[in-house]
Amino acid sequence: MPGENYCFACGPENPIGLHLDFHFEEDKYVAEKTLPHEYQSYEGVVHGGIITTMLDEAMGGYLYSGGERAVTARLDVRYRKTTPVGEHLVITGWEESRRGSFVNMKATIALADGTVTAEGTAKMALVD
Ligand SMILES: CCCCCCCCCCCCCC(=O)SCCNC(=O)CCNC(=O)[C@H](O)C(C)(C)COP(=O)(O)OP(=O)(O)OC[C@H]1O[C@@H](n2cnc3c(N)ncnc32)[C@H](O)[C@@H]1OP(=O)(O)O
Repeated sequence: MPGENYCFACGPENPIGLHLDFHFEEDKYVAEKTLPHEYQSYEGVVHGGIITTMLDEAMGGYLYSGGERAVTARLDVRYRKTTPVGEHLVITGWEESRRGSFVNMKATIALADGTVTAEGTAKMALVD
């Protein structure tokens, strides 16, 4: 059974995964990615489900990389502008607050000039 290296969003061993490669920049969890046309919906536009996947990963992976295992309990996405394929994207996740076993997270996807195309807000549930 494949392990976490098969994570669809970040697993380096998943042959059909997104291979997002995050790192911490101070208290932010950041990855940069240019998606090819295989990930589009309308011509030139990244599929909304893929956008949601990247936001989810930025938030859940933030906690996982900090040594906490969490599942997504709730996720809201605001698609502010279309996100283009073939362009450099910056995906960023961070923690806003926590209460008990729930952590409130935020994430964004931005173009190279800083324009935010999508925002995610999630409640992540800490699990053993
Ligand atoms: C190379 C390295 C690779 C690394 C790979 C890994 C990277 C990581 C990638 C990560 C990224 C990807 C991540 C993924 O893809 S994770 C996969 C997607 N997510 C899931 O599968 C989660 C499935 N759900 C659950 O497991 C449970 O429902 C959880 C654990 C969430 C709660 O189950 P639990 O048994 O604890 O609770 P309950 O359901 O009995 O409810 C009890 C009470 O708790 C409160 N409450 C519960 N839910 C919510 C809510 N949503 N908002 C607000 N409140 C909530 C509420 O008061 C409720 O009471 P009531 O209101 O019902 O009376």
